[in-house]
Amino acid sequence: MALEGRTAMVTGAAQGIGRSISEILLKNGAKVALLDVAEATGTTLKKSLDGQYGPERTLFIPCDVQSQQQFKAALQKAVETFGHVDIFCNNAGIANENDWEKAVSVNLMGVVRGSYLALEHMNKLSGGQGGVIINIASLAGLGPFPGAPVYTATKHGVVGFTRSMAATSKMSGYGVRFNMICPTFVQTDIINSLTCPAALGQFAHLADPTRKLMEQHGVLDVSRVSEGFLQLLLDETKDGEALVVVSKGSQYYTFPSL
Ligand SMILES: NC(=O)C1=CN([C@@H]2O[C@H](COP(=O)(O)OP(=O)(O)OC[C@H]3O[C@@H](n4cnc5c(N)ncnc54)[C@H](O)[C@@H]3O)[C@@H](O)[C@H]2O)C=CC1
Ligand SMILES: CCCCCC(=O)/C=C/C=C\C=C\C=C\[C@@H](O)[C@@H](O)CCCC(=O)O
Repeated sequence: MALEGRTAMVTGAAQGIGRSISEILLKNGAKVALLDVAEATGTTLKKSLDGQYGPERTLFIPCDVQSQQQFKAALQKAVETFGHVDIFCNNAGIANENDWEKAVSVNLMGVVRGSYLALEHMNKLSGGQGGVIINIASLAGLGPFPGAPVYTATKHGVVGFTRSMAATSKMSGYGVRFNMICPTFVQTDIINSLTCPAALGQFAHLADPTRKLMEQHGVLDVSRVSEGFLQLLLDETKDGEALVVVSKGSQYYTFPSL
């Protein structure tokens, strides 16, 4: 199978898009380290995956991506268990305009933290075997999302960081590729939160226009994102690219040249 012998680490793997990405990686032969702050949900998922793929194919590690100590220990445990990690997906994310500092801490700082930990492990200049890092941004990383300015800022940050890391890695000879996925609305808990005050905080009065944006864009099944993830992962020519996944299909985004 396409990913036989490969090992992946996925954050926010316990549910939603992260679970779907983890499952498509397993279906294609990879081993997967599942990281999530939701310990009970992650443990339940691990039991289910053990029944489908056997206990040796996955490892669940409770981990808050806001914690350098937890994240570093999780990667160390995955390497000790599987020998190496050559695919890293920074997927964990929240929508919370009330506690916007937490949104920055999880969505942007967590992605930087995971990318740097993965790079430290994969970097060919320091004994690593190389690899690929795929960050989950959003269509809100490419344009405005009214009612969620900080969420939008975090996703714009993920886009800029990922593109810059791809260029930095290529120029430095690290042997690590950086790419990203920019999905539109996907049927997961995060969009259910759109109707709750925390997600939009002081902009909760924009809940209706947000729902209208959702109707306009359509809501995808998680499988559309994980299929796009696999397409991007298997194309070794892609570096610094953003795969946009929307109702009408998926396509690589053309960034405006300055
Ligand atoms: N659902 C959607 O419409 C879209 C989602 N995205 C992004 O996709 C990613 C996944 O989100 P969904 O699956 O939709 O949401 P979700 O809420 O279903 O799943 C998010 C997962 O991340 C975990 N998580 C949250 N904070 C964490 C932390 N500090 N440390 C470790 N794990 C943590 C949660 O426990 C959960 O399992 C997020 O980055 C989100 O911004 C992007 C575009 C569209
Ligand atoms: C705050 C909750 C977010 C829920 C999860 C999420 O990330 C959903 C995003 C869905 C759609 C975002 C649409 C944004 C559209 C506009 O920014 C549009 O202008 C994008 C245009 C991109 C381009 O230049 O073609």
